Amino acid sequence: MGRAILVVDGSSVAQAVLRSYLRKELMEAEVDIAATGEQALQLLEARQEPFGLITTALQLPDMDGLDLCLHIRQSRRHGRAPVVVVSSDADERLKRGGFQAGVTEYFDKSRGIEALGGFIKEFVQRSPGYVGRVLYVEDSRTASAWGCRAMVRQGLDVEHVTSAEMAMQRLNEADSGLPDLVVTDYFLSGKATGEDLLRYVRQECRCSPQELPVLVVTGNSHSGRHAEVLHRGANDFIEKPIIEEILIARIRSLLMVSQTFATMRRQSEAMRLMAFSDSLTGTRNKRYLLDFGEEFMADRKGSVVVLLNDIDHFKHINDTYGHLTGDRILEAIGRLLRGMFPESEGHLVARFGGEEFVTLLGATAPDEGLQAAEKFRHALSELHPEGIKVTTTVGVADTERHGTDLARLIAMADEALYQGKTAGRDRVHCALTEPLELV
Ligand SMILES: Nc1nc2c(ncn2[C@@H]2O[C@H](COP(=O)(O)OP(=O)(O)OP(=O)(O)O)[C@@H](O)[C@H]2O)c(=O)[nH]1
Repeated sequence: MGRAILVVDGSSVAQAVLRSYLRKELMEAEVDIAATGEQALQLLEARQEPFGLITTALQLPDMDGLDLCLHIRQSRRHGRAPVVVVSSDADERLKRGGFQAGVTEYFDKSRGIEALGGFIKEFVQRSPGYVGRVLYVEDSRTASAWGCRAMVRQGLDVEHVTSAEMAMQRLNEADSGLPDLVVTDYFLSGKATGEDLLRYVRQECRCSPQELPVLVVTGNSHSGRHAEVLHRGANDFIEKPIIEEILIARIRSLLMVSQTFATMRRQSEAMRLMAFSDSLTGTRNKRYLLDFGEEFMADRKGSVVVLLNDIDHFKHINDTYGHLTGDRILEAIGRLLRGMFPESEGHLVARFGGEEFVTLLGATAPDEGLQAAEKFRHALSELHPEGIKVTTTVGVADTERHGTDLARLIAMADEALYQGKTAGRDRVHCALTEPLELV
């Protein structure tokens, strides 16, 4: 969902309160305010990126909020934006009319403008199942026209197919990504049925009910078979004739399931990345290198060259310019290494200790590795991070001459580094060809 919010309200007080509340609470969100329906339509027309949320008062100076909602639903760019109607008189009639107009949610204005701000904040942060991609499998022309209309009216992104085979094919297209939800008729006229589709989703695609929920549409004459539908892997079912509001409520609750699952997966991936990266330099950390370095080397075709570099006289730099400046220098060196030896090109850079980095150069011959080390040493000596001349000494070992044990390779590069330091620093030193006897 986009982060931009459009607030449509004729009251200048409400506009001012909401603007300041949202600026404070949702700093990264872009908030547009329109005083009239006409202004709102102009803003919609002018904006290329879809809004993440639109709120409108029910009574606008020039337009009814529900009419505005109908206009929004017809918009190609903004037709899927959740629309919240703010009103103090949301009676049943209004709720019914609103549903038909594609209103996503109501907010009772009598709760106050600050409470509305809180509602918007929650809405934007939680994205509670109001938007999403639905793969809709229905072979009946009349039923599917009705179903598509009902879902599109609520701002859902609907992909309609007429057979289970087509749905399977669609799920197989890696480029299109998975939908957030499948809504399928159980009894389809093709060779494959809803039951086959369920088996495909759960067994072939290995999608759990959290990852890809399936809502099955059954005929009312099959009420004895609902347990079977659930056993086959459906999250829920709905009987024909379908009541639109129930369909939408079920869809929303299942979208919440898949979207919460996707959020959790994103968060755990972010945490995994954090656990393996060095926050100061943006490189991998020592733990990652030790856990995955061997695997990294085994995956590379050809030899791997190990560079171990240590900044020269870094204590002196810290003592002279301060620890914070030292940190920024480390950051700049991390950036330089990542830029020169990117993971996308098959290399791995890790901060190994305080001012030490290990770089694994994938598919690199020993002489190329030495050249790369020299290039890096030279680049750093020219970099002048924070306006300070910084040099480094690099120890080099490689799998071709020094074996494939990572700990041993690092120890050999370390020995070479030590020799480079003793020989005067700011140089590249290659490990001995004879392996060291490690104690
Ligand atoms: N600013 C900063 N300094 C660090 C960090 N980690 C380690 N250091 C400093 O790095 C310095 C390393 O000093 P030494 O091991 O004596 O080595 P050196 O002064 O670089 O001298 P040589 O390696 O022999 O050229 C110490 O002063 C540490 O405090 C860090 O994250 N930030």
